[in-house]
Amino acid sequence: MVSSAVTMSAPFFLGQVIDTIYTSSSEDFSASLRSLCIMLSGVFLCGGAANAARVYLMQISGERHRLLSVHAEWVYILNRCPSLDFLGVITIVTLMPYRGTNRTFQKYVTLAGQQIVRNLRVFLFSSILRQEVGFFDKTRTGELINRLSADTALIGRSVTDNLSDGLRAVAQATAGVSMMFYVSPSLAAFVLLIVPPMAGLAVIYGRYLRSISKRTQDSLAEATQLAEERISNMRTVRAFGKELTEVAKYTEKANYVLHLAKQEAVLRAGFFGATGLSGNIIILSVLYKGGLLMASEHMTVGELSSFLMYAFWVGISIAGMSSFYSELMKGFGAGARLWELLDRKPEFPLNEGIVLRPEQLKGQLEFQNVSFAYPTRKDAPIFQDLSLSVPAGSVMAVVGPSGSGKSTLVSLLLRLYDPVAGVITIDGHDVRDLNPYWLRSHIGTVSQEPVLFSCSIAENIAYGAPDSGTVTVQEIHRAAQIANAYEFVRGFPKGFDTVVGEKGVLLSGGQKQRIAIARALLKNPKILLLDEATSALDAENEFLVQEALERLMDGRTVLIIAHRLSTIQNADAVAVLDQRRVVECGQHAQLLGNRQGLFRKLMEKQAFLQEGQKQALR
Ligand SMILES: Nc1ncnc2c1ncn2[C@@H]1O[C@H](COP(=O)(O)OP(=O)(O)OP(=O)(O)O)[C@@H](O)[C@H]1O
Repeated sequence: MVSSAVTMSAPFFLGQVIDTIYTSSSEDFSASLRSLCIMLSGVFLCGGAANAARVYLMQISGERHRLLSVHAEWVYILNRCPSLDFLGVITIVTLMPYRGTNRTFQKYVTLAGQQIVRNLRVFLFSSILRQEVGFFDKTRTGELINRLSADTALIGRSVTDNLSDGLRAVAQATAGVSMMFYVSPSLAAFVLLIVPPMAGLAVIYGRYLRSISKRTQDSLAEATQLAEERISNMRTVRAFGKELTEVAKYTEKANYVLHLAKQEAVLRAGFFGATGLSGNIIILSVLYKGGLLMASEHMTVGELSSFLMYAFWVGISIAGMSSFYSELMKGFGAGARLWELLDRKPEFPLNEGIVLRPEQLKGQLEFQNVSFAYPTRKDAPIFQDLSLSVPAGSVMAVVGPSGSGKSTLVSLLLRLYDPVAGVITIDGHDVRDLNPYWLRSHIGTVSQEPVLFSCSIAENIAYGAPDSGTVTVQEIHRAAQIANAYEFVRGFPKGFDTVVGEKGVLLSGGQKQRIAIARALLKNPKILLLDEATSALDAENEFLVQEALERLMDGRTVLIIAHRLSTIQNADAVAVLDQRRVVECGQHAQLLGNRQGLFRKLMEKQAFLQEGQKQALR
């Protein structure tokens, strides 16, 4: 406000200087001129300082200004802002159009500039991580990454420098128009005839720009999605020799973004051309009409000069407002999807609202008449009326043809999805009534292809502990020893500090499995869900993994998707999945005795069946 006030006072004083030059007598001329110029220099100095402060404060609103007064309409928002500063309020006021589309946005605009971007990123990331697993089946990683980086950056641009420049332009235009009316009301009214058509043009322009910006961000997200998927699976791309095909696909996406950028350029060119032209028309009409007023002695030369300078400033401010408006519309466009994501409520909660955390857990698992279909394929049921009981402390091996739903059982127990009908209970409690954090803290998993994070081996093992920050080195080493991982880790030059690469690519399959077993050991869960590796490990590795698994299973309720005969033989019971339910369940020998049973047929087919076993079957 100070900066704009100074800028806008300049034409008035300069007009005074001109009138002084024209009208003063020679004695007092130089004295008046000197005092006017000194005063003007002081005013300009204040303006310069205010301008610098404006840019700095809008970027980093480190200073907290006490709010002096506020319009009643904002009271609701103000109550929700934990810490409120002057710039925060300006930001909220300017961004009020967002309000209609998204109420939660109010929370995020309490701080100016870069802090809004930081808040948006953090809230968006947290909202993404809260979503149910079914959401990630539908949404691709690349798109989410794009929302998190590109969309937030665009919104950031529209609310930082742009906001500050825009506010100044609005203040200057308002002050300029007021001063034009002060200097010459009739000339000002004449000039302002141009406003209604310009406002109409701006509305149409804003609408188109917003839609283009939304489409641009969507197609950018598609391009990022493609790039992310191909880069993270580079080995497959290389193995199939598809580098050029992938580049061509990416080029196609990038071309569409370029096409939209061209559309935007045409739109912007038209709008800015029109605003520039109308600015010049204003100046021309001021000269024409002002000249006539001067000739009829209704205006002095100083007044006309002041008016002309105000007209210039208003022209410049309108140009500034147009670009502010452009950026704001782009921000709205980019924001459309982002607000959706921020506001999305997960289908079932991550933690809040469910408080049941039983003190004692025995580990009795029960599926009662469970029916289930994945949310993305609702018409393809995986289970129908499936029932299965796993007594506490026992080992249940699950076998069945590929695609029969063995891994799905594990997902349901972890409550990654909810059954469509029926209930799953743990110690008699419906899993939907148990606090999800509590539930997952008592379940350990080791999957066929365990995923490790791209950090050190020690950090990957510590990830299993409820509070990975407090795990001691001894605990990590001990878990690694039980998991038969200690020796090979010590063999690496950097030992437990060895970084395993993205998804653990720098380790072999057997090594990854053993690290995952150590990670599960640190969690010390009551219930274990294991998916045995189907890929053949060499004899040495297989023995080590098997031994580690047996140690891990000791004293826990285990549901194991079994592929090895030894696992099946050692389990307390075997459940055979087929046709969307459990078709056989019992001890290994008992199931083998049923010559018509699916289990026996499966066993006969297994390539790993030992010769001795075949004889026993005969
Ligand atoms: N996230 C998902 N969304 C939709 N369908 C899925 C999803 N995951 C698995 N399916 C489908 O569910 C069915 C059961 O899959 P599941 O992975 O549970 O089988 P499985 O018995 O473990 O198979 P395998 O022995 O080959 O690993 C399959 O037809 C599969 O295509």
